[in-house]
Amino acid sequence: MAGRVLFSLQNGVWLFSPLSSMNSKGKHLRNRLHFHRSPFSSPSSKSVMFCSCRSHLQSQSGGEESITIEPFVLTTPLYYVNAPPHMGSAYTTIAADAIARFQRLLGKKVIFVTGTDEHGEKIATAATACGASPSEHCDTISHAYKMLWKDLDVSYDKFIRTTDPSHEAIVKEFYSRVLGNGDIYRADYEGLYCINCEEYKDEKELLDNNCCPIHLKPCVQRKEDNYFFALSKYQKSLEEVLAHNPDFVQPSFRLNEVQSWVRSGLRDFSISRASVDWGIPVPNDNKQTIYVWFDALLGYISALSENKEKPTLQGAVSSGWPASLHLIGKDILRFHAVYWPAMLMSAGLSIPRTVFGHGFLTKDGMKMGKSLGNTLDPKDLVNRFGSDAVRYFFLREVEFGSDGDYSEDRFINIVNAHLANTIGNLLNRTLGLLKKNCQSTLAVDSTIAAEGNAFKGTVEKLVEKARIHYESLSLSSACEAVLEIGNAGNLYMDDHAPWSLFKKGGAASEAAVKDLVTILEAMRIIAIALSPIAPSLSLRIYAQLGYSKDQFDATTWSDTKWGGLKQGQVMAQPKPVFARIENLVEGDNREASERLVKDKSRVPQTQRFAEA
Ligand SMILES: Nc1ncnc2c1ncn2[C@@H]1O[C@H](COP(=O)(O)OP(=O)(O)OP(=O)(O)O)[C@@H](O)[C@H]1O
Repeated sequence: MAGRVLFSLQNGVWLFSPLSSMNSKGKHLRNRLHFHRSPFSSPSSKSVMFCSCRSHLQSQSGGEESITIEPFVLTTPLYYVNAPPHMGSAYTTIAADAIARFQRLLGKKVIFVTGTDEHGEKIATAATACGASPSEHCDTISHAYKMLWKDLDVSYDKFIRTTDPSHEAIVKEFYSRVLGNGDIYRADYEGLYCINCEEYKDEKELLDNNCCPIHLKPCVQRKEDNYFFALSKYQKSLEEVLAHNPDFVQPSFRLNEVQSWVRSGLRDFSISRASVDWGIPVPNDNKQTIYVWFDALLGYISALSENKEKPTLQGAVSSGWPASLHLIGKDILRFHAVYWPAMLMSAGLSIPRTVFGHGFLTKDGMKMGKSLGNTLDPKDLVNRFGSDAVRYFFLREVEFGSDGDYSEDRFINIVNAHLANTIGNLLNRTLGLLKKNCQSTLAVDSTIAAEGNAFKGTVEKLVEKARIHYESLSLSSACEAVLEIGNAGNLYMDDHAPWSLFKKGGAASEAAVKDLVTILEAMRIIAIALSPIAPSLSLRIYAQLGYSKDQFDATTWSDTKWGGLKQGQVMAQPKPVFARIENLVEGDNREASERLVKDKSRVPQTQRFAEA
């Protein structure tokens, strides 16, 4: 259906010289990027660059010790500012935050990138509709994203806006590299265009009445001349990347999907728009603006740039590219796992290590999204239930990679059962007993308390299980393993019944003291292991165990080793760390109802910590 008239713009050969020298960092430390050809690239295919970023530490004797300090760079999509954020956008971001926090616990230098995609026709239209200029509109929505991330305890390192001048400079440089490599040409294009997707559609993928299957609105016939990227040239290289690098696309079932797209034949795609003013002008043709994928995807690199005055592609790349992990929804998998690596190969840059396409949060089976307007407001959920509950519920209940439907009843049941009962109550009643019988002070080290105790072994196994699940991005299973520690702790408490041992006195009382220390040590381990998922709750648990915020912030995964609590440690006054949510209204008028929280002092987490 689409007719094209091709005329090559430029076919010159552009030679990419790998980055040989980098900025020096400190007196003895210098970073280098080592480029090497992929072991699986064939002579006939375009070379695929893989990069290892290492630091060489010069020892006092003058020799070089090579230590790897590759940063762990992970990204969320840059969210489109056509409307405020919703629970779908929050879902990817809290998952990324949990992974970033876990990697930091492992002691890695993490660069967690998020941001907003701010160009395009829909933005200009949305701005006009609310009587604002596009840039005012972008400022407002971008700010709303930042505020939401704050409310949700999201600890990003870089927030990139595609309207940042430094981003624009890097996009133009990237475009020029690809152009220089002969991979950009101009052509007429005519086809059915979905205004919401801002892309031409294949007739065979449309529903009745030429409706877009995502937005359920009819596509319109459009014709324009655009610049195209020669994706088809990269067919063979992409097939090889996918065949030899099973970790490149995750979960594994999505790799099959991507392989089948590539096998079915790659078509060049349009990278500019003639009719859209709100965008980055195409270099040497200001009648066209660069279209989304040649703009927004570059945000992952431009975000790394440390020189905002004179940003360069090479400078940004040397600060941490390639990304270790792109976390995205499955809706944009094709762009990240097919278009993006081909674009990077064309520009002579390394491809990301992994693209993980998670599933959708759905409402009545349909993807929750801004364009359909069937969204759930995360701010409202945070205001009513707190950030820990929101983070825990979505990361625990939606298998990472699959779709999941939201139900408020289920939300309340899960967070009450897991966070308030299993974890919160266990801590509270243990501290209550310790206060009553031991003046809130530990009489023995946790190592001595648990000597010969099978419970310690159980905790050690479960925390190792949690680590393995975090490593493999099985966030739900990681939550499950941590919760199992809580379940085991409750069983231990009930079996040993320290309250009755205290009544007996003597040796029984000594055993009861050890039981309490043992359970509190398990709680300490839970606090660290749960901190990627529910950081504020973990901090409150840590505070109850008598630690300061600085001590909490300094914890690493190695602190999950049994034995942290020592004799003489004084616990805080027992106080619930997670307030049970009361679901007061049953029946039909649920929508009009208000759910109250039993603990009226539901105050911001930081304030609560200060009180603790
Ligand atoms: N329902 C959802 N479930 C899970 N993630 C989602 C959902 N909706 C959006 N996301 C996240 O946001 C990304 C898409 O960002 P975008 O700003 O385009 O949001 P959108 O609501 O999907 O927009 P639109 O409805 O206009 O297509 C997805 O790849 C995913 O990371």
